[in-house]
Amino acid sequence: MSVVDPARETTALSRSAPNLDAGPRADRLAAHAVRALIEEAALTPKPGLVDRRGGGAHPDMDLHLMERSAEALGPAFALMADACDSRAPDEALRRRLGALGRRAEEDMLTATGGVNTHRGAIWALGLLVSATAIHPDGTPAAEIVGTAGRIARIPDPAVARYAVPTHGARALARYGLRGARGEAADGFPTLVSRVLPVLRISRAAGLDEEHARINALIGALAVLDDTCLAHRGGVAALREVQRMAADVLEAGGTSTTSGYELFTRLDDTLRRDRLSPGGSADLLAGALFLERAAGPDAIASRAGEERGEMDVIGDPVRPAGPVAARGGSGVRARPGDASR
Ligand SMILES: CC(C)(COP(=O)(O)OP(=O)(O)OC[C@H]1O[C@@H](n2cnc3c(N)ncnc32)[C@H](O)[C@@H]1O)[C@@H](O)C(=O)NCCC(=O)NCCS
Ligand SMILES: Nc1ncnc2c1ncn2[C@@H]1O[C@H](COP(=O)(O)OP(=O)(O)OP(=O)(O)O)[C@@H](O)[C@H]1O
Repeated sequence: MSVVDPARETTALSRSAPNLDAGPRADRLAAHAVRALIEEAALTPKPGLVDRRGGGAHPDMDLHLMERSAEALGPAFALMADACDSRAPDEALRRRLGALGRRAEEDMLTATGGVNTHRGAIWALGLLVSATAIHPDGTPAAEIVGTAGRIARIPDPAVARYAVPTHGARALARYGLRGARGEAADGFPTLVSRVLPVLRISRAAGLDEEHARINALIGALAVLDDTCLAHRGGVAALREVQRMAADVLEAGGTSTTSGYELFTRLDDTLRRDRLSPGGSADLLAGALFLERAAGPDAIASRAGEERGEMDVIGDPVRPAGPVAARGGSGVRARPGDASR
């Protein structure tokens, strides 16, 4: 039995480009999710990831492809939000979201000619869009991630039928890493306790938005058991990358001279070894989505500061290196980076 309502699907698919500030709530949430994905992809420089400089550790990707992929996901996100509108999470809803998630993966593969640009992002953003739609506007982010976790913990009966050995399944079997499923099932602890606090602390310290976002990405990298990294480099590479990211934060983040040097080393290592921290990128996009969709007042949790994340940023206000050396939109990479 199909869990997708064809009438609603046709309506959503024929929608014009969603508007961020007007129109049905499902469309607005979808538009915020797409925008968060595009902003994450465009943020530069990011270690190992697709950014304005190129594909990073992904020779088959570039920014244009990421943008096309993100745009292609809008209709599926809107359908997820429609499906969740003020509903309590139950097995029927989980099954429908699973079908929409797989359908989004197909839309992504069609848009990219078969490249996995956003599989993990569909999972994270799909759950966050869905959970946001369940609650009224202004619901605190902590409650939204809790609901997202509840949805993620409901087994999808259809999954076994579609099961193929994914990178995540192998990382679980080989190394016991719970990956994207674990992060979601636990209510996105890395997003709530690392990414959002590092964003907030960096901004409060006077950093521009690009520095704040790159610091937040590094904050996730330092702790996340990212199966994207483990699948390419094994658990030793994952731990080494986490350590290098923690060193960047301990040096005051990417806006200090020593922090930027350590960041450059991390960036070089990830490119050289073809390692990509895709899970951290997904969580940064998830945080950008929540900030917009839930609204700044709803990001009320100060859990990060209470747990001492303030310390890991150290003294992030000293402008240094090319990351800090510009105003306007987007962080410019070091001259010559594009050809590396
Ligand atoms: C759960 C998913 C991600 C598959 O899990 P699995 O671990 O097998 O995935 P796979 O290794 O192929 O991809 C994982 C991706 O998640 C990201 N990721 C990796 N580790 C982590 C982590 N610790 N935390 C967050 N994200 C992570 C990376 O981008 C990585 O590429 C998902 O694709 C899925 O089950 N889709 C089915 C459709 C569905 O149920 N959707 C729900 C509606 S939103
Ligand atoms: N800016 C980004 N650059 C690269 N990956 C990103 C970016 N943002 C998010 N991601 C996430 O990283 C994941 C890339 O996954 P992964 O590297 O495992 O791809 P793959 O092509 O399946 O792997 P492989 O090429 O090793 O077989 C995507 O699913 C996506 O969710």
